[in-house]
Amino acid sequence: MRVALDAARLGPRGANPLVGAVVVGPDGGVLHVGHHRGAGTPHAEVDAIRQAQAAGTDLQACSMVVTLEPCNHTGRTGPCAQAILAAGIPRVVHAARDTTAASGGAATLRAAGVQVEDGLMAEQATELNHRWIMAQQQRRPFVTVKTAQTLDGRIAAADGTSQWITGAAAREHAHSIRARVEAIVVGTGTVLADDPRLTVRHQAAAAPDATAPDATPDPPADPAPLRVAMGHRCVPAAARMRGTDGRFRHLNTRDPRAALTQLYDDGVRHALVEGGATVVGAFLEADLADELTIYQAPMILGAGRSSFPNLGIHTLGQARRYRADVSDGGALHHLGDDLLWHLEPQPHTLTNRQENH
Ligand SMILES: NC(=O)C1=CN([C@@H]2O[C@H](COP(=O)(O)OP(=O)(O)OC[C@H]3O[C@@H](n4cnc5c(N)ncnc54)[C@H](OP(=O)(O)O)[C@@H]3O)[C@@H](O)[C@H]2O)C=CC1
Ligand SMILES: Nc1c(N[C@@H]2O[C@H](COP(=O)(O)O)[C@@H](O)[C@H]2O)[nH]c(=O)[nH]c1=O
Repeated sequence: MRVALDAARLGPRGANPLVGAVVVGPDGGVLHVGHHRGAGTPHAEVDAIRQAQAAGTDLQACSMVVTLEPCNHTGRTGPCAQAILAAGIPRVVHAARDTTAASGGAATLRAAGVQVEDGLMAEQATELNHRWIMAQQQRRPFVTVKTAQTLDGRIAAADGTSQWITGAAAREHAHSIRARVEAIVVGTGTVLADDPRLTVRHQAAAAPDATAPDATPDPPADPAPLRVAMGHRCVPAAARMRGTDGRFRHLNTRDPRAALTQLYDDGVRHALVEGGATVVGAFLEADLADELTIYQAPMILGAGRSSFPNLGIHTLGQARRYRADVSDGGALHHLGDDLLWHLEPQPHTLTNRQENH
């Protein structure tokens, strides 16, 4: 299960949980290791089964160890319980139980005569996806927040100019994040200041994922992510984000939770909040930022828009604390001259903050 958990951490966060799966041979040895690479790609079990089949492994003599109860439903991919049955695997050990609409895989497998054991390292598996589970329970999209900032934490100069703070490699990476999501959210302030396009203009967007030979590529650009403006002011008729494909939305609200509810009702399960500072601050304040991608350029502005304003923090004890996000390549990446910090909230940030008030 430790191997499966390590494999799960290789995947990206988003609409789906991180999941790893291992095919274990009759002698208990690890034969094949699979993981999920994000919404629309094969689940971890299917990834591991395909590897085993390609290698000619006799799956009827093997067990499968997986970090989450195999799913029982057809979403963008088929049910893993059926894939396991079709492969003839006689024994499954899973960690966490699936509490979503996809649950029931263990019962399906047991009913078909598969030996199923659950609960092994369930606490670690649940912790790995704790923000995703929270989003599911709250019936809202998983939220990735992105900012591009200077060394002194500015996302725009004093005159409001901000294009570009980060260099080409960081911006290319930011497009790869856009390619994963179903909605890109900005405030009306950013709409009026930047007239952003909010389209996916990522080299790999149109091409299969070369790092995942067994995976059906995520179809990120079809449909394109919704381009969402949040706030009371009107979005100009000529705004570039309106586009012509019907993927523009104006959410006439300043309430991040209400915005997420509307997006969820629109089918969005992973949203990227790109700014500006006011809107990002509102998502952080409401504890609705599940994953942070902070691009930092070696540049100082000295004045201008702070990345995270209005958080009501007056003393160190009230600080919002984050930790390295172990998924998707880990916490720190060099992108040209820039750095990417990939972070997640400390599990009990909100509780600590409330205790300090
Ligand atoms: N470097 C970067 O990564 C980025 C930089 N930028 C820069 O940031 C600047 C814009 O930032 P900012 O002015 O903060 O604009 P925002 O994009 O955050 O929009 C703020 C506006 O959104 C509305 N709004 C929505 N939700 C809330 C809320 N919870 N609380 C208050 N108002 C809300 C309000 O307008 P209304 O009256 O309509 O309700 C508010 O004035 C620009 O200079 C832009 O270039 C922007 C994005 C990314
Ligand atoms: N300034 C800044 C960013 N700004 C973000 O990109 C938006 C413009 O999107 P588009 O019109 O689609 O290219 C802008 O409104 C803001 O949300 N992003 C970055 O990666 N680096 C940067 O330095």
